[in-house]
Amino acid sequence: MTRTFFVGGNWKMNGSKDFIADLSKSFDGQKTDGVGAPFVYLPLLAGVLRKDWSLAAQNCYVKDSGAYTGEISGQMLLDVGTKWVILGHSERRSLFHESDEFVAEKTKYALSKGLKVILCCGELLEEREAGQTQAVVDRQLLAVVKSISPADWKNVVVAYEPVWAIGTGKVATPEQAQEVHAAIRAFLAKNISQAVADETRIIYGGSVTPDNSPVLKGQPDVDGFLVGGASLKPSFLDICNA
Ligand SMILES: O=C(CO)COP(=O)(O)O
Repeated sequence: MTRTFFVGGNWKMNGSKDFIADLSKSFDGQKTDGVGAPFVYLPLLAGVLRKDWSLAAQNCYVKDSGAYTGEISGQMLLDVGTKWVILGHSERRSLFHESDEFVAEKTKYALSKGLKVILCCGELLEEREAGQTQAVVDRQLLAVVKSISPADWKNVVVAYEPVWAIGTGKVATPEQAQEVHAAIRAFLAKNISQAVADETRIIYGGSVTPDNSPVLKGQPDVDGFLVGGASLKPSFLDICNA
């Protein structure tokens, strides 16, 4: 069983045409797995990045087209060359009130279109302090387990992103990350199969930097990173190449 290390970037609501022009110069000739840019910049990025780079969107809706003002479909993402979509990010869960069930519905839809999904999960600080970390993560994942087939999991990467570590500079310790990643893998084994548990990549997100990525990478169940703020800097490549 080998899991290929996966490093994705999540630009969130950042970037501009000038930024992309500058970044593409510093990324020239280098490779990473996924760049998660705002919708409007995906076609532009598709034109400037290396062909073996994958584009990721940060959300999608659950219909191909229709009267859903302001929404973007998985079909449209494919149309502009997007391969991945980040779903269930904590900012979408908290700011835009996305329920576990809605995230599961989006995951099912995106996979049915042929998109690959970076499925985010993670607990709030108060949930961790109340000893509820695993219960929260299990609840978030269980909704998806119920919605998609065991075979679908080959197109899912699970991103464990403790909310208290996102954008705060307070990265999880390698032991904290490993503990939750191992528990997620055990959850997948129990609720789907040992094969899915062995093959699914579980990546960590939350204040990852070039400095802390090597030690996190050393944990046996950390299969990559989803990088926010640091993915907006040329040194993102140091995380990709670590
Ligand atoms: O939310 C994240 C990635 O999806 C993590 O963000 P930061 O790396 O900025 O903490």
